[in-house]
Amino acid sequence: MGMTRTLLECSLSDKLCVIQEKQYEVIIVPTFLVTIFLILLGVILWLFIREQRTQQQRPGPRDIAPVPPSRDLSWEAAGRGGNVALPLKETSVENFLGATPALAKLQVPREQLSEVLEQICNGSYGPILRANMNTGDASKPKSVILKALKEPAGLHEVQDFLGRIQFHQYLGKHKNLVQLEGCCTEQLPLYMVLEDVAHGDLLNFLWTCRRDVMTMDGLLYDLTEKQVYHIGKQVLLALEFLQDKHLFHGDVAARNILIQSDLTAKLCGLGLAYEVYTRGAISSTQTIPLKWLAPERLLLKPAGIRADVWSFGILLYEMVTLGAPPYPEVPPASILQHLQKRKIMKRPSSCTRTMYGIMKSCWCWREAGRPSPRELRLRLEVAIKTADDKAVLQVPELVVPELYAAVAGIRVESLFYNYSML
Ligand SMILES: Nc1ncnc2c1ncn2[C@@H]1O[C@H](COP(=O)(O)OP(=O)(O)OP(=O)(O)O)[C@@H](O)[C@H]1O
Repeated sequence: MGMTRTLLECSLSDKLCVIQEKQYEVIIVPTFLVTIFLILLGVILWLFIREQRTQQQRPGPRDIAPVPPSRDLSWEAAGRGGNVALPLKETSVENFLGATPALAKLQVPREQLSEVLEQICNGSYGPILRANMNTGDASKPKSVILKALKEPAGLHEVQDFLGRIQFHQYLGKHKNLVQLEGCCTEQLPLYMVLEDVAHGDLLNFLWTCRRDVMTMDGLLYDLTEKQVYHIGKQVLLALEFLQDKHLFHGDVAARNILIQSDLTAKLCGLGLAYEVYTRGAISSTQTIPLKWLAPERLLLKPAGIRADVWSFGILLYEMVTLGAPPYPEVPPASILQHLQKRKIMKRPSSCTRTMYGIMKSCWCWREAGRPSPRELRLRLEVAIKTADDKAVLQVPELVVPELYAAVAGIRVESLFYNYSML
């Protein structure tokens, strides 16, 4: 309309009018074209982004995480590290017991557990307690260890705990593994009942051997080279037992060996072995002090029983030094770089060449170059024959647990037990 009126109002000789008409062509047509172009560009961009998003959401081969083999799918579905914790109020423990009738045979009536004597420490599931269990004869209560599940616990924690009890049951009896006596899982709090290995862990025993303590409850706080081999041999028997079941321990260290007055050694700390059993692989939920780990573990590669053999070499070092932290000059976080330079620990002054030779065979970088637990045990049995049974191992310096924890790369709370009570 505006254009028509303009044309009508101007004569042919009117130059201004022609210019005005050209201005309309110059402004409107390009603006229109640019707008169309922008709209088209916007639509194309939108379609492109939408397609990208759909591809990201669609599971493709590169997105599938490898699923480790598992023997217990119901447990796997709940996920040990998953975040599906339901308050116990919403579900009942009886439901889980219904799903695990095998535990019925293991039940210890709660009234048989008469009194809690002491709390030993806080374990991975909760408090570890020493209690008396009635045996029927009131004059002869039996001391047992209760591993309690801390409260409040989530659904997956309860399943994990019950699974752990079943794992003990699956393992069966071995004189060098801590024995399951039963469980209390019909109501809260949940307990795993274990035999009491009264003298506690080997690390505390070794530290006590540094003191001027002669004897306590029948245990002699003297250690000879022969006894080191004797304890080592029992640990290897436990490892052979695990290997026969296609398992490995994953945390062989003095802190995970319990000791009786006759120097019977029992491997405990089976948390990682349980993880291998349920998941077929070690996941990152367990934190193991780095200085005990074989290179393949530090490099997060698949590991097996020969990684335990590496740790066994460190255990020999612990015993012969009466509980010194390994690699005292290396910060825990630098241990991998240290080993990558093919450096191993030097022979401690208290260690014979024969024993050091055995340690070195455990610390072969290549897994295949290390002996099997059985081969190692046979070597120990030969060494025992000529080992010194007279000279008592002596280290004059007492251990400061906080210092030890820092050098060894261990949480100090996981260490205190007998030693602090002496
Ligand atoms: N049967 C037992 N007899 C005596 N002391 C024990 C017994 N079991 C555990 N302890 C004490 O409790 C400490 C922790 O034990 P353990 O490593 O088995 O517990 P945890 O934290 O539940 O580990 P994991 O889950 O790996 O088994 C031991 O070092 C030891 O001092």
